[in-house]
Amino acid sequence: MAEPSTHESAPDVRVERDGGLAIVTIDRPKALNALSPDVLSALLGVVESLAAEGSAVRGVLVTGAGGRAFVAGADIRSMAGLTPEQGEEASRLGHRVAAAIEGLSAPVIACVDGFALGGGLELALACDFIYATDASSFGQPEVHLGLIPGFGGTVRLPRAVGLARAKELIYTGRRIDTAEAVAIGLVVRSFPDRESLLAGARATLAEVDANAAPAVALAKRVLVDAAGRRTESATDLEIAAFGDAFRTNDMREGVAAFMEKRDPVFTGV
Ligand SMILES: CCCCCCCCCCCCC[C@H](O)CC(=O)SCCNC(=O)CCNC(=O)[C@H](O)C(C)(C)COP(=O)(O)OP(=O)(O)OC[C@H]1O[C@@H](n2cnc3c(N)ncnc32)[C@H](O)[C@@H]1OP(=O)(O)O
Repeated sequence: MAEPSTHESAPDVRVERDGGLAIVTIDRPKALNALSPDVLSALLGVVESLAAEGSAVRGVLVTGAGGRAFVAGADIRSMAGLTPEQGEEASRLGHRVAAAIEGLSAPVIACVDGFALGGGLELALACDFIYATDASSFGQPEVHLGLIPGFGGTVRLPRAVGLARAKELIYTGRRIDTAEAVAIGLVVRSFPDRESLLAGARATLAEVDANAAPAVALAKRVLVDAAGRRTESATDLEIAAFGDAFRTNDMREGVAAFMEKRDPVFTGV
């Protein structure tokens, strides 16, 4: 197979092309690939340009650089000073990225190597399915910051693992390892290391690519739209609630505590 061509798509988001395969890498390792506004906007631009290529794109891998994280969440520093209205706007931006990924006709595999937390897990959930290295971990820790998932987690996590397990993960904010993630259906396949992870994902996309692309595209459309039958109303609920979290003192305290590297002291308001 020809060497993939690499071209810088935008700061912090790289796209490598290998024929019909696109490998999208979030490349902000110093912040564990946290989703800043620039990263999200760049990611949206990348996905929209892949969508514009139509059937020329036969498969997409999404991964994170640095070997420690897929994406460790939305950028907490970027959220610290947001008003509730700006919080809702940020959530809408995140939902636009997720919708653009789900709107691609080609299959998209999230290749997780390290932390997939908060908006990072939500980004992976917007992909068609998740492959991960054995040493990865997953969670929706937003409640530790006085927040809730705001990038589709309250909608897509229950679909992936069931409502009860989604409630447990979102209410506790706890992290689970790859073995548990595979056991509950969050992760489809696990691999010993990054190299085998990416090779395995490429092999799956090649297997899919051997099938009729229009049929795969139609199957994806139905699977996404049927699952998301009530997506619009569900995500509107989440967006409003995400904005409400920004109205709480606990959210300000949770974010400040993280940045000051101390335990938060929540007051319940
Ligand atoms: C229009 C304005 C938009 C602005 C918002 C951005 C877009 C919004 C997207 C839509 C809404 C998103 C909704 C989402 O559901 C909300 C969230 O995702 S909230 C965040 C959830 N994630 C977390 O809470 C994880 C936070 N990180 C950690 O707990 C730990 O870092 C770790 C992952 C357990 C690893 O711990 P360690 O190994 O000890 O490593 P460090 O903690 O030292 O981290 C190294 C380095 O990375 C920085 N960092 C890590 N995570 C984040 C982060 N999420 N945001 C910003 N920075 C992060 C960390 O601060 C360290 O940097 P340093 O302090 O050394 O400079």
